Amino acid sequence: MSMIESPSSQFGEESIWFKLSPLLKDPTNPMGMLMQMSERYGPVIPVNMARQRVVFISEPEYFKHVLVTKTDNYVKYFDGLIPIFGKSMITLDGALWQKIRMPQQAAFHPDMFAEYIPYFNQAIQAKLQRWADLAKSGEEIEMVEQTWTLAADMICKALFDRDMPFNPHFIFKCVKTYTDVSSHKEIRVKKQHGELFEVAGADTAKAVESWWSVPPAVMGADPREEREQTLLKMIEAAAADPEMPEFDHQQAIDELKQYLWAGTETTALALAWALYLVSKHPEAAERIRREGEMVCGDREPTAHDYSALVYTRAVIQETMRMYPPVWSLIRTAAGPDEIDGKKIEAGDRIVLFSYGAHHNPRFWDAPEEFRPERWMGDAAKKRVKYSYIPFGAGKRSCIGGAMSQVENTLALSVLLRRFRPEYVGPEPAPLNATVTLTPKGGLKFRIRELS
Ligand code: HEM
Repeated sequence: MSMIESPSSQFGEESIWFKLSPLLKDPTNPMGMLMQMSERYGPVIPVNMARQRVVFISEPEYFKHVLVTKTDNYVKYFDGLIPIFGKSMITLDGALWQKIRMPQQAAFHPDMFAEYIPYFNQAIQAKLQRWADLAKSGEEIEMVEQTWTLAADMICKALFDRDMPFNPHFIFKCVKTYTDVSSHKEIRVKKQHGELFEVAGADTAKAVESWWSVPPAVMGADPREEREQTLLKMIEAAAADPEMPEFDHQQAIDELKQYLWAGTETTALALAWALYLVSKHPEAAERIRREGEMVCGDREPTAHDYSALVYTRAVIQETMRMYPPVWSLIRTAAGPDEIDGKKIEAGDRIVLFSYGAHHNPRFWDAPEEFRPERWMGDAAKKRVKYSYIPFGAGKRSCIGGAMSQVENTLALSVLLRRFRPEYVGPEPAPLNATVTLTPKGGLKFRIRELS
């Protein structure tokens, strides 16, 4: 379990996501007010919010400034989420971040994807079976829960060589309870198991305890195939390496926490939003089916097929433009700076409003329209740099971004070949801007089996 070591001044502070909640209240589109603000007041807006200076940035060239050019002046911000991530690499900075990331990097090299694809396929097959039952019963389901359990299964099988040694539906609900930090009254510190920890109410504390039980269960479970080259093996080797005292057992536990959140929540949202969009655009669903039939015929997709699923991949990319699972990136300024003539002071919270750039008509024709073709052929090359950052940018960009596109492209292709998931919720699906961009109340679907 992680001990909090952040400066005590941060204890009891409200997290930035909670502070932003007055700006995210519009029930039809919580992104609306931030969109209007950036249109009216420009690309860099300093605002004093409850004793905290927050700077909203919505211009791609300033994304580059913060994430690439002056990245060392803008440190990661994770207050309120430490129970979910521990002190894993996603939360760290500087030399320690580099040391922790290095031994894990190889697991995400594109050369590894061909090895992972059979395991992704196995997880997709399990989901197909589940959906066949759901199609028979005709019951209403919540799609993010469906795609979360699929993403968790894929990660456990491909990266950890495990079958999920936990109930993914229960753990999904636990994590949801906690990561909706915008509904937290206040993140405060409590003693649990004799150690200090950030908690936000009794139910969330319980949810966190269940969450903490997952990494040890994964480590302790029997391997499926005793594979040599898995991410879990790399993490265990780093933890056992006397040359790397920083990478101890607790670090290994926290790295697993990180993957089981960062690799599931985001991937699941992207796939669920893609299914929502294709349910509203049956012609896109048909085109995905035809492409899958042409590329794969009756066999399971391979790494080579993934490259050929051009339209299906474009649907995933377009989905992440319209519904970026991580709708903003947060940093804290370590020292003074100036952006667009505005002074930045040490301690300022910087909100890089990716959703704003993804929906800005200066960078996209008809940004509110679902047009996967933008991602095909030469069209994609004309994009303004840093106007599309679903995986962040610079050295702290997502380690699993490319892998998630493989997972979601294959899943979308295979699931749609057999089923017609029908969105049955309110139109348009209401948004909830938590740490991620989630559908408020979930995405209700019925699964129909194609004849
Ligand atoms: C659609 C899927 C995904 C999206 C949209 C996404 C998004 C992101 C973003 C925006 C960041 C950067 C955050 C920042 O700069 O503050 C990030 C970092 C990260 N992501 Fe992802 N991610 C996805 C899938 C995955 C997967 C599949 C994994 C691993 C299994 C993963 C693991 C990580 C890790 C470990 C980091 C931290 C990297 C570092 O700081 O060095 N993500 N992700």
